[in-house]
Amino acid sequence: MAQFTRVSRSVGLITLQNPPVNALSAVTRQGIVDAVKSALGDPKVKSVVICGQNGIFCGGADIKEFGTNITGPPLVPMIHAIEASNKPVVAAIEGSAFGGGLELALGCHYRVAHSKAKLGLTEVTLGLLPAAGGTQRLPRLIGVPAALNLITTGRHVTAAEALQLGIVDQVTDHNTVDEAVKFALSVAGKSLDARRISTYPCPRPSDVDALFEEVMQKVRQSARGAIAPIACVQAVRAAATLPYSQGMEREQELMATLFTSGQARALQYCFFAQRAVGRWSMPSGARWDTSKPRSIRKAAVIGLGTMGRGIAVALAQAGLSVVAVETQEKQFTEAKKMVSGMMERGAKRRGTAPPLDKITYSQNIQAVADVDLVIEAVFEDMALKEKVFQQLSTICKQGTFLCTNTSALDVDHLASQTRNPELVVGMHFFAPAHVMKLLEVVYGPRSSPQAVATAMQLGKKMGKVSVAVGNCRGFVGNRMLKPYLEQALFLLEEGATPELVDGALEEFGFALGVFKMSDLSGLDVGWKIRKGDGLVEPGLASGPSARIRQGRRYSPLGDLLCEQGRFGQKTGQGWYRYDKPGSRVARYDPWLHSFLEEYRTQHGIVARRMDQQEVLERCLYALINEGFRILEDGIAAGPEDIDIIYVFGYSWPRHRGGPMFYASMVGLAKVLKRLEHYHQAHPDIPYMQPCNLLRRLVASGSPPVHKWKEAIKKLRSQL
Ligand SMILES: CCCCCC/C=C/CC(=O)SCCNC(=O)CCNC(=O)[C@H](O)C(C)(C)COP(=O)(O)OP(=O)(O)OC[C@H]1O[C@@H](n2cnc3c(N)ncnc32)[C@H](O)[C@@H]1OP(=O)(O)O
Repeated sequence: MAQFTRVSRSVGLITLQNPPVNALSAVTRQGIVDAVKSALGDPKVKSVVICGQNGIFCGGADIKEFGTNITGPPLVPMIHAIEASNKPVVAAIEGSAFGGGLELALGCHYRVAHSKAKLGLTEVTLGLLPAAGGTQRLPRLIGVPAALNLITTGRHVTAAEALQLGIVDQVTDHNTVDEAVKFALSVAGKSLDARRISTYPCPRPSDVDALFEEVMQKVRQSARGAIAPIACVQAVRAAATLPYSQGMEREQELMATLFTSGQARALQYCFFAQRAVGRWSMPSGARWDTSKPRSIRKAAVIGLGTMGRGIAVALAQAGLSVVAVETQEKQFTEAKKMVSGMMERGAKRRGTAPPLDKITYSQNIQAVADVDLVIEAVFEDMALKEKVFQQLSTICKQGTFLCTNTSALDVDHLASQTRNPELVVGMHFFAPAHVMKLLEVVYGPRSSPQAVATAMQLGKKMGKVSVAVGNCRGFVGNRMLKPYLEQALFLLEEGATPELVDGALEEFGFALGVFKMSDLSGLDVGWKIRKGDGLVEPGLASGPSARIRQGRRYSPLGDLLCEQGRFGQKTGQGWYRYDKPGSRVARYDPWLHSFLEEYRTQHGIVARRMDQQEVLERCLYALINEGFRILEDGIAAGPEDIDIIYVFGYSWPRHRGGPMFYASMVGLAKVLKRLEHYHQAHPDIPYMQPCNLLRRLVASGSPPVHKWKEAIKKLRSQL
């Protein structure tokens, strides 16, 4: 709702009251319409201030209303009525003014913002465009290029930037409502002719066609198949080329298409899923709201390789004191230099001072004796990690949480090396750890709820999206990745090329296809793991048995490349050719293509033509099937956890909502049918066999994704 009061005798104060973010729900819109009517009808009121309660102006339209039968007064006429008022209306912006919230403020005649406020037309991140006049008013106010930047990215701007751009008229460090009331008193009775943004001419760039063509090209490239950014460009173009009323018609037309699109559903699902993963639960019944985290002031990182360095930087940037330990002299010296450089670059970007004094370095593990939490990031070798955990257990003070950054190894086994296994959890960061947003918090059967709560809270403090998951080989992300990577190799054996596979995946929306991504990560990483698992046999043996390892189909293609010293970008050769070691542009490599042909001949494989659909189905459905197994095993609490891991950690296109959401959009029955088909065609690939949970969900009528958790619980209780 919205409350109307009169303050300072002549200022009508309208306060949006819809916790937690004052979203513009039907009741709130009705409240605003009524309050505006009261303010304009009250002869004692000479000017009006609109604000939001509890320190936030407005989080925009109520996203929960989308996809329902929307009732109540529509936003557009409501904002027009405010703009048309002959009493000045001032928006008092505290906290956030996002989406429809900022559009409401743009309908006001003046805007006063608190210095800590953030503003943005964020609709594009939800698969929409600012359809309450935002695409028409913002370019009129700040010009076409700046408006395009804000609208196509959904970027948040600070109050200072908003002032510079001309979005707000005043920024204050004081009480925003008091300042806005003063402002409203000062403008009462003044002409509003020059204050109604919809009446402004839109500044027309000299060569409109060239500008929009260039922007459209850039947007298409970065959108990776998302349709909303394109529609945003089209709407702003309408502002630049048409009168306001026709521009509004175009805005509504474009919005109508986006509003019911699958992409909008996927992006809105991601919005809520990102928040849902914070409400974690463990199979023991422990939950986010009943488990108290301990506050962590001082942390240690053991091992300053690539991961350890990134983790140390992320901890220091979050304001923690960090003890960074590396026992190897060469790595120690190199790491100190690298970490300082990373912090300096980050600080420069943020315009702050680098937190160099937050980190102390040591070559002696004894230096961690007084820290509250340790993150072990030594080389991925169980024997080495066992030793580190045994040492930590005796060195650290009572109650120190011991975390491992392993990407796949058994967290519970490491816990068993310590005196207090309940204090052990996995904190699986993604490279580069100071940049990537995802953190998998891995609990073993003995991890205490407090240890999980503490790791989750620390992740949040570090700006990560943290997801709590159970302990199994590869946890959620890497466990699902394995069948995806293997399918890609099998496709190569059967006749595909890296270009075909990567092309299909990139067209689907991944930033990089699987082979380009492997070249970037380094092919030797997986090679070492496969060697450890006893899967690698040197040389190019022939015959079908050479491609069966441990009773199932295996492709030695990756091993053969590594034997040639082709480790990807870092060696200048992998699945592609690079101009020099470390170069990033992947080029077609004739050597690789003859190698594949030779390989097929040696193994008696006749290459066949395959299309993008087969590539997508085999790679993605294999990954999704493993996701269902993960849900079945209770390793992830729900599909949202898996989807957020994939969107934030594995560059799954957000506008496709994550793998489990995508499966629900494709239709579970179809995914099941295609998996059955591929399993029949490839009986030697056990993970292509559709998982029981998938079968049961299909048998129970393929419930929508938000009902899976409930359905899984019910199915479990029937077992
Ligand atoms: C044909 C229709 C025509 C419509 C024309 C007009 C179109 C307008 C489109 C829009 O306005 S779309 C919405 C645009 N708004 C946003 O993108 C903002 C989304 N929210 C946020 O970014 C953040 O929530 C926040 C406002 C910055 C606050 O962040 P904070 O970290 O403080 O809290 P959260 O945990 O994120 O949120 C708390 C709580 O509130 C729920 N919520 C947030 N925003 C909305 C919203 N706009 N609608 C509904 N619910 C919202 C959020 O889900 C959390 O709920 P939970 O249950 O606690 O998880």
